[in-house]
Amino acid sequence: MPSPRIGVLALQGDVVDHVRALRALGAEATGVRRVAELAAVDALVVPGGESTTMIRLARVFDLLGPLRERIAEGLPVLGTCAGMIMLADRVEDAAPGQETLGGLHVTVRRNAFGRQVDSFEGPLDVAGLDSPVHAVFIRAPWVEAVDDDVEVLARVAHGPAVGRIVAVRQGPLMATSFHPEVGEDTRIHGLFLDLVRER
Ligand SMILES: NC(=O)CC[C@H](N)C(=O)O
Repeated sequence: MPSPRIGVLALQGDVVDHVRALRALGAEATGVRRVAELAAVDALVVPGGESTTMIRLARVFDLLGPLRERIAEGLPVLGTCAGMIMLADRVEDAAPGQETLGGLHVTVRRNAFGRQVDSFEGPLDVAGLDSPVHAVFIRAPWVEAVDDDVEVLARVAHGPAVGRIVAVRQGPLMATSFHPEVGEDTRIHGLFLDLVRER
């Protein structure tokens, strides 16, 4: 099978490192900023950044409707940090009027980890990987609640947020609270590419 074409939503946020990680795994990866670019990809990454800015720019670039349509049609999407918020159907502590793309049947809490530990990193066990990833959390959301069709891939194992859900999958949608594009470990992107190839 030819290597899948993966778009990285390039409105705002950590685009370059996702492109690098995907290319390191042999995927074709490009930034997506226009409707025609979205139409040309087999899957999409919605990066970390700032969800309020990203959703506003999606509207400005006339991408909001097309993104929602492709998600509804089953486009595989990996959302990381702000990208997880973008995919969530429900958001706690959203900015006033903040919309999302939706599709992922979860409630996320924005900036959930609170001031004391708003950014931190450490080892995290993720379902499907045989050793922990080094997970980097930057003013991250967590998943507050999931519907029955959502598989939990990772929970915080230590500290004040112990037990909190930080990675999920629902069919073609996958989301992490942390930033898998930071560092050299490309296994989360690898899991996503496996999911894309399954489809
Ligand atoms: N690193 C991130 O993506 C942070 C997400 C950001 N706190 C938001 O609400 O969108």
